[in-house]
Formats: sequence, C-alpha cells, structure tokens
Amino acid sequence: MHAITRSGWIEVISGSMFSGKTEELLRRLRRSEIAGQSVAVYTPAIDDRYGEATIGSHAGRQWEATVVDNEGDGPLEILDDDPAEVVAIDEANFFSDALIEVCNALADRGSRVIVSGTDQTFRGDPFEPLPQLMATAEYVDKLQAICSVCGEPASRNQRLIEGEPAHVDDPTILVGAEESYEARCRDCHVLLTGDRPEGERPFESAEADSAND
Ligand SMILES: Nc1ncnc2c1ncn2[C@@H]1O[C@H](COP(=O)(O)OP(=O)(O)O)[C@@H](O)[C@H]1O
Ligand SMILES: Cc1cn([C@H]2C[C@H](O)[C@@H](COP(=O)(O)O)O2)c(=O)[nH]c1=O
Ligand SMILES: [Zn+2]
Repeated sequence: MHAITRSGWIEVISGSMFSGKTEELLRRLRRSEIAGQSVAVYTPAIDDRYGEATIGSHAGRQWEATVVDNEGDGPLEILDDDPAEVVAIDEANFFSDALIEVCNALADRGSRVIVSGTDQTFRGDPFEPLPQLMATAEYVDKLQAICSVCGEPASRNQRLIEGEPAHVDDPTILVGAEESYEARCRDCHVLLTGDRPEGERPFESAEADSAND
C-alpha cells in the first residue's frame, strides 16, 4: 500500500493469448514473495487447463491458486475479504463485470491488485471485464505475442476450430490453448466462426486465403 494514503492500486496485464501475461504475473508474484509480502492468487473454476488449483503459463510455470466459481456475482465475495498485501487474479476474462467492483474495493482497502486476462474475443471485440478494468487501473501493460502467420507482433486471438462452443450460454467462451487458438496480428486475423456483425468484411477462411495465393 502507499505509505501516506494507505490505499492500494490496480495493475492490469492484458493483451493477446500467448503474449506472456501469466509469465509476467508469475514474475511479479515471485518478486512480492522475495519482498516478504503476503500473496493470494485466484483463478476461475472454468479454466482447468493447468490443474484446478494452479495458474500456469503456456511455457509450463505454475503457482498455487484458490479456485473461484466464475458463474454469477456471489462467489466473488471470497475475494472481498482477502487481507493479503498482493491479490492476483488470472484469466480475468472469464469473470463477470462484478470483478471490477471487487478489485476496486480491494485496492481502496490497501491491497496491490494484479489482474491478468485477454482483452479481445476471438472476433476482435472488447472482452469484458478487461477493458473496464484497464480504464479503472493505475497501471496497464498490454503485451503482444508473435503472429503465428507472419511473425509480426500479434494483438489478436485467432480461434482455429469451428463447432460447438464449450459454454452453451455464451458462444464467446471456449477454454483452450494452441489446439484451439493462435496469436495473430491485425492483418492475419480472420473471422472463422461466430456471427459476423453487419458491415464487417465477409467471412473468409485461412484455407481460402492460401488457395488464392
Ligand atoms: N505465438 C507466440 N508468441 C509468443 N509466445 C508464444 C507463442 N506461442 C507460444 N508461446 C509461448 O507462450 C509463452 C507465454 O505464455 P503465457 O505467459 O501463458 O501467455 P498468456 O498468459 O499471455 O497466454 C511464451 O514465453 C512462449 O514460450
Ligand atoms: C479469445 C478467447 C479466449 N477464450 C479463452 C481461451 C483461454 O482458455 C483463455 C485465454 O487464456 P490465455 O491465458 O490468455 O492464453 O480464454 C475464450 O473463451 N474466448 C475467446 O474469444
Ligand atoms: Zn500476421
């Protein structure tokens, strides 16, 4: 917390998938532990890619975490009471907008709150609650991966597979990693699946693109 005002702050680590958000979160957590600060880490129940009670990076590093039910607003109350000096939330894109209020309450009470999550859906639309958290935060780092097609910096999430989404209520939600997603730049990103907003460029597939080359 700040020495004079005794208030905390919010740090957001965002950007595309594979851009190093979780690695950066783990780096900050390691440094907090070295500084002797109390650390609490939360992860949504929907994302069990790295084993339920851990957060993990695509490169294999892990940290123990408390699993929170991401459905509805009630379960987030568990975070509200956390007295830790550093409170981290990974995969924030799976939580509802209620997370914004919870993070602000923690920061008001003096915690350093570190939130990590991707800020764009596979369609390239804002992926709440990250955009609102970025607006509320004191510090924002927006990371880029390497575009899997051209090698330029990648800000977008390319969904690779079509078919039934994992989440019946929300076609945006599909837990996955390299089997279902790629990092791509603005130019190489295409809409493979999902509804196309009116006026957007026509549906095109990567296969059709390469056939035209
Ligand atoms: N296209 C890519 N661009 C950059 N790193 C990648 C890419 N694909 C795989 N990686 C690996 O992913 C790691 C980052 O993983 P992670 O921190 O879990 O990212 P994020 O949390 O942003 O999805 C990189 O250090 C690298 O080893
Ligand atoms: C773009 C997008 C992503 N997701 C899911 C896929 C992954 O499980 C996470 C992002 O993980 P990462 O740590 O940032 O690699 O979000 C989704 O459900 N819907 C989407 O549109
Ligand atoms: Zn590209």
